Amino acid sequence: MSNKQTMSFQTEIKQLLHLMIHSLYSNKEIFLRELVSNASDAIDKFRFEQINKPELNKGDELAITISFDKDAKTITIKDNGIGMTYDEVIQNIGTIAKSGTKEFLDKLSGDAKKDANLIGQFGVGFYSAFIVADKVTLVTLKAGEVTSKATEWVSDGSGEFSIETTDKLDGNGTTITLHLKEDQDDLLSDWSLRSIIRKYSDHINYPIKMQKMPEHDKDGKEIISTEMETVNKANALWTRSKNDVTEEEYKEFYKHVSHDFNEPAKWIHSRVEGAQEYTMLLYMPAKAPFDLYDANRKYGIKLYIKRVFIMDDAEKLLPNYLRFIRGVIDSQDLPLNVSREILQSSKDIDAIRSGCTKKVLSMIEDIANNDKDKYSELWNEFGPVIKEGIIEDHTNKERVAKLCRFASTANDSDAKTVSLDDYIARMKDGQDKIYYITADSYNAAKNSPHLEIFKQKDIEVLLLTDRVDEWVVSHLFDYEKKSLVSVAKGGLDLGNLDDKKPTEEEKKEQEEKAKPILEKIKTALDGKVKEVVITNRLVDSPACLVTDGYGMSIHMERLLRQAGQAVPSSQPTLEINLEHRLINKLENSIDQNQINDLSLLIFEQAQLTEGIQLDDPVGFVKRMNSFIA
Ligand SMILES: Nc1ncnc2c1ncn2[C@@H]1O[C@H](COP(=O)(O)OP(=O)(O)OP(=O)(O)O)[C@@H](O)[C@H]1O
Repeated sequence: MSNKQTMSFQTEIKQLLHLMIHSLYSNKEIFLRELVSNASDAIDKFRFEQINKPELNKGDELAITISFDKDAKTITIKDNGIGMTYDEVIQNIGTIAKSGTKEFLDKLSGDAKKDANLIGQFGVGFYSAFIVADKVTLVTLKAGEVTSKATEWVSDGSGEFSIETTDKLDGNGTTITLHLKEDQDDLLSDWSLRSIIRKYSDHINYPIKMQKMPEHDKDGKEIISTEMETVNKANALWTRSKNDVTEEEYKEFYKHVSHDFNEPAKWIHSRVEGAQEYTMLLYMPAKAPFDLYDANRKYGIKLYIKRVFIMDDAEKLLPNYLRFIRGVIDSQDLPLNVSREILQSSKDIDAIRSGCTKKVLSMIEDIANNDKDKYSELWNEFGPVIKEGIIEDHTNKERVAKLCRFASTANDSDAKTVSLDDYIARMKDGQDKIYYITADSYNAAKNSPHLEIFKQKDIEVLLLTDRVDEWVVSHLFDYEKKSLVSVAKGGLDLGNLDDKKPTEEEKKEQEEKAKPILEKIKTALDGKVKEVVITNRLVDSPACLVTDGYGMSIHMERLLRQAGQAVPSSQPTLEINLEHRLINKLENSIDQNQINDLSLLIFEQAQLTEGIQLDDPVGFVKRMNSFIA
């Protein structure tokens, strides 16, 4: 009795397949790279499995075999790796488990070139077979299973697949047969397959075997050989000396380890000797993966021990803020039976992590110092993640701070290009602080009333608009002995920069004089503000809100609330500009209703410029209209 079942692809896969076939067509030969990459991963996993189950090792050479049949118009890719069970085939080859898939698909534009890039970031893997094939058969047997428990999966890529249990007599592993589309005959030759393998898969650790090319005898007759030969270099690329690896090989290896179609921005390849001996080959990608901020995203480095693959996504080998780095670490000293749990609390791993972190930071510094344009692009992709290092990595905090780039009032654009060193180099005579403002957007920051006095005095202010910035500045009190000061905090003191700074006596006098108006407003805003004080920071605006120097900033409070955290509601201080016409109007008014309305209006305006949602927007509009009328 046949146990054949027909199933439907997940909707997302149908969509993805359709788009992929169209947008990657001009790059069709990558199908082989993807399938060979999967085969190599499967052999890696099988070799790892043998560590604990030596009985799985039957002494066969671990290899990938590629063959073709001109008459049947097929190409076959065979590996003797880990294989898959029936359920695993359904899970791996019928669904996309990645979170964010839908959002990703929504981003696609229909423009083949742009989409090809995005699809590349997403990773197409197995499905790329359908770029060249109109039918794909996959037969697989999981290592350790009896030969009658193999699974056959067949699909034409249009939306359904069939799956059934079958026999596979040649042992564990996966055999994939591509039935090529009509116009793909050019792939059916020794020459073209060999050249694709050499181009994309030369670095694969395992031999990729093909039947020997036919030879010709002295009469020119073709002698077909049944012998196999290895067509790739077949050694672990990272174990080779740097001088023996070409730039192209490094780039192709990156695509294999990262599942990214784009070229890497830079890499470091280095052998470390000392207490821990290991080799690292780590890459800085050029583009952020689409799920960089997804909390469920798997990240990390491939860990090998003495060239045996141990695990993917070993997240302990680098700190979280370098989670976009891809590559391989191959240790000489760790025990082969190392597990994720052991990695958690291993001194040896700590040593490797700290060594690799330093090297990666040097690599990023190198780009920052020597290629400003490239760094600017990378900062746009990864900046908010790198900044987390200031919070996470106490040891390298200064180095990470040096790498940060911000928008600034010194430029007329939202480009994040100003470093703290640039800022310090431009500081005014007598300036000893680094001033910044945090806000939700560049425009909100740039136009904030808190900046008025700084604009007037031509003092540069850094405009911090990434969500993580509030946390960053709460961990970075100073840089190069200059303290970082928010211009939105209470008690702003411009120190030597304030040429019109009143003496203590003048200040007292001013405060005494302002007492009635301050009282008036305070009473009108009872319960809404902690205090009402005069300020010299405003030029064009009547008032602004500030929090205590050591308290949480208003922006931070809002971010925490947005993140669903309970934040004790603190009352801000309202700072007022005595020179402003609205304040003068208040001073002169004796109509209590008008005093109440105008005070509230000034308070609400200050809230709006902070990006705060008003309690009573309708009331605000009414008050506003009545004043305009
Ligand atoms: N030759 C194979 N042997 C064993 N398992 C395989 C093989 N090919 C694919 N798989 C399984 O199917 C899964 C999906 O493969 P696919 O190529 O679609 O994606 P991927 O390699 O995980 O990632 P990406 O989509 O980024 O390339 C793999 O993760 C693996 O578990």
